[in-house]
Amino acid sequence: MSIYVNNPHLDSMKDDILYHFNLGTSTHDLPAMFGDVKFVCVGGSPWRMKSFTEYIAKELGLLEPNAEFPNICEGTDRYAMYKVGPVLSVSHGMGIPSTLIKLLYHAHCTDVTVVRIGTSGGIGLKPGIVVVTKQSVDSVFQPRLEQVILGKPVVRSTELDAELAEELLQSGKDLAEFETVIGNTMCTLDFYEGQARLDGAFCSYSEEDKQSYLAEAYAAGVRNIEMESSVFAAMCKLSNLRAAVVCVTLLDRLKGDQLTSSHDILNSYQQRPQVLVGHYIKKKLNAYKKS
Ligand SMILES: O=P(O)(O)O[C@H]1O[C@H](CO)[C@@H](O)[C@H]1O
Ligand SMILES: O=c1cc[nH]c(=O)[nH]1
Repeated sequence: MSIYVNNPHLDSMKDDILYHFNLGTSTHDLPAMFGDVKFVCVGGSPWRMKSFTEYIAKELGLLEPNAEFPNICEGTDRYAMYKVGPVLSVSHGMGIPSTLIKLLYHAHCTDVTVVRIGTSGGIGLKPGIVVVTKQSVDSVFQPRLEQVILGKPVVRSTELDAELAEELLQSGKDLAEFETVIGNTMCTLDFYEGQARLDGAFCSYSEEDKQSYLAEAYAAGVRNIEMESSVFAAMCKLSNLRAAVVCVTLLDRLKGDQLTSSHDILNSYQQRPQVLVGHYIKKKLNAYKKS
């Protein structure tokens, strides 16, 4: 399946400068650089995405002795991007660039699967549990993203690929290295009040209010909270991209708001979605080879 972009203005542009990546259609041969990409993994932290690149290279037998993975977006400090074989690994900070969709489109990529490998706050889950997102929901638990375009609200669906979510859940179960569950993910605009925290610069509600909101979320099937899944899901759906969200929980929000685990523990939790998605990619690529 091809990447779908819906913008008549693109056809009349001689060059497209993908400013945030420091790449462009006239300065770079995007089909040669990225045309073979089949899996795109995105996540907030540049360190995580570099470590995923090294991990997946090893898993796929593509790790050459003394291999270095240069940051393809080296000319800008906004994103880090690494490529190994058919896997592209991109950090997005907080928020997701739709530029990534244009990059895949300009590179003529086909049959691409995109997975966000992130961190989140869990609801009623032990820290370290990995959640595969069933539906990305907003702060009133609806599977939608409201975006303001030309001053008017436009609502977009945040539906994800159900089959892919089940396959990823199965990968987690096959691995049996940590617990993996499927559930709804609430996506917020803010880490503090947006996620019912009591430790932000501002807070206008009580502990009871917080607990009752999180209980409502849990009753609506929400098992974790993060900040990118809805825009990620909406953009992938609009572009015909098979997409999934796999996030580890760093804490149980019913028990607190501060991330009190040590750096080492948090880093080891962050690796779990990488291991799960790495296992899935390896399984898929082996199946392609056999067919
Ligand atoms: O770990 P990442 O992928 O950045 O995801 C989560 O962590 C950040 C907040 O700490 C937000 O971006 C949230 O979505
Ligand atoms: O509580 C958390 C932890 C990680 N990311 C979030 O968005 N929230």
